[in-house]
Amino acid sequence: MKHLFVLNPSAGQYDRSQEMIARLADTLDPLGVAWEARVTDYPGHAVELARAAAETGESVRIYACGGDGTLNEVVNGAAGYPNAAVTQYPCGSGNDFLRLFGQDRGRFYDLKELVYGDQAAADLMDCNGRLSLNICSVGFDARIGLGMAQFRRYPMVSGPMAYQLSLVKNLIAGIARPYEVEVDGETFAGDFSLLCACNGRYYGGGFHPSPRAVPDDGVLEFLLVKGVSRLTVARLVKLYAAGRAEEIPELVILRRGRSMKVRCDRLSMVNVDGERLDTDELSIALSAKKVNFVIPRGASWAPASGVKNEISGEKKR
Ligand SMILES: Nc1ncnc2c1ncn2[C@@H]1O[C@H](COP(=O)(O)OP(=O)(O)OP(=O)(O)O)[C@@H](O)[C@H]1O
Repeated sequence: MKHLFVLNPSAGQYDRSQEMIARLADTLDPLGVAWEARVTDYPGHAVELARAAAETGESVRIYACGGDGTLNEVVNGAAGYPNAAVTQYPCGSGNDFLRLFGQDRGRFYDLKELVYGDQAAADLMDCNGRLSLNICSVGFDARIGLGMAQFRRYPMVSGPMAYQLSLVKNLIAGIARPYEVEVDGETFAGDFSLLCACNGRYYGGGFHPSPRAVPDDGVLEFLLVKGVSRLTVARLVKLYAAGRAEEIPELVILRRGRSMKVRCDRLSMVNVDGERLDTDELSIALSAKKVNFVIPRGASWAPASGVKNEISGEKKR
């Protein structure tokens, strides 16, 4: 089996690609593992590198050495190829997808755990043609998270400061916007703060919209968060971030399903695994394609025991 490490020099705080390559040699050469490292040259390059490796038909493991964006790119390149599997050797800022492994998340930092790990087939979401492994959202959260990039360009502005500036800007601009939404044929219209589709459970630096989503159960979790005032937003964010959205049914509509369509009144930022898409018409659906994902032996992406796998009061379909 081949092992391809795709290194994103712009992930995380600084370029660690040379340091990583030295670590790969130190760890993998003594084990006799056949490995190759490629440093990406531009956004989107990891998709091309992963696809080229998968298209050879050889058995290959592709390691996203970066954050959620790099993982999303290798997933987009390798999805649908039974001979290819992907995983993340985390060196991004958030590395949010891996949070669903709980305590075992730390094992992804150990190369041997990945090289000798098991594989599981993960579901994917098709978001206007781009695949997502983790979470897609449109609305207030996406505008804050993706809007940070604008502030990070300024000298002396750190990540947390960019977040605060983006938060303030979006609070002033307004939280809710009108959307027309359809979840598996059920329609909703009105002002919403955000609309979120979950295959994974964490995003945005640890926000936990869905405690129930499992990436291989053939179903997606949707959260439709109604429009709230600036006074209510702090309470909403606190519960939403902590996986407790179900406690505020007057504000959050929860559904399990296979597709969500969203019509916006203007061009809107959509968050696809932390990457940006701009559209006024969004279609999210469970993809026919899956991707093999490498997991350290014995680790699991299932929710901790005690989390019910159904939404209270949900109509049975
Ligand atoms: N060579 C490159 N030059 C500039 N940007 C790149 C390059 N290679 C990849 N990228 C882009 O870097 C961006 C950030 O990558 P990534 O999301 O992996 O890191 P991060 O933002 O630090 O981590 P996280 O998303 O987990 O917080 C992605 O949008 C990706 O497309």
